[in-house]
Amino acid sequence: MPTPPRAVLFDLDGTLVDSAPDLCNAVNRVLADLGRPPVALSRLRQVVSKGGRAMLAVALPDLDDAAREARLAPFLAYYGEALANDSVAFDGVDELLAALDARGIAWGIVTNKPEGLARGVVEGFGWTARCKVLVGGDTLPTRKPDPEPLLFACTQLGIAPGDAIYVGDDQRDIEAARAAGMPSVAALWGYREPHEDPSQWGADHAFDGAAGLLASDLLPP
Ligand SMILES: O=C(O)COP(=O)(O)O
Ligand SMILES: [Mg+2]
Repeated sequence: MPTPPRAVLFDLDGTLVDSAPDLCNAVNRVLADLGRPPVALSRLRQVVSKGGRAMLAVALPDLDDAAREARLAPFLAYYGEALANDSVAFDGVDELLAALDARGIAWGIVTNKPEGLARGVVEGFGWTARCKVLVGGDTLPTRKPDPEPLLFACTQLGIAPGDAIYVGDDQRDIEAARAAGMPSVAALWGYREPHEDPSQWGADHAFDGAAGLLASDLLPP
């Protein structure tokens, strides 16, 4: 069995939390402001891990960049008003986090979502006291796929990057982990578009569900 990690760092959207429903609600409020019909959740969820701009590009493909950018602040404000209403933890996540707590393995979150919104989601799920570190997309000058947010999280925890693992559902998550010198886990249960092939991302490990990660030999029994 490999040496157990001292910490498990997670991406948020598409890895711990199925946040697409609340994000879709916020996008649809933007569309309603423009007198447009709602976008289908099934289409939007594919790009949720690519961030707000990617979601607005799906919802408003005909707008030019400046017009679309102007909708980003209202979108984030709408999302901030209701960020843990229809979102749910993915299957097996509650059990995984409980097992980490029980085994004394710290866990935290490194997301590209703005830190304030991410903290709101974590609060909504009742995880604040248990989540030992949270780095958002605006916490530092750079974000994933840059390794700096992962390295910063390790500094906060007082551990070396090689003593953690990073679990994420997007290619840039795996790239960030590799650049940080941290073993990576592809969360195949998350969000991606049909053309994306996670087997090409170079992740060190990949699981179809959080239960698979929990049952694997990456974590102590
Ligand atoms: O909001 C984003 O940019 C995506 O968030 P994630 O990094 O938690 O997937
Ligand atoms: Mg994600």
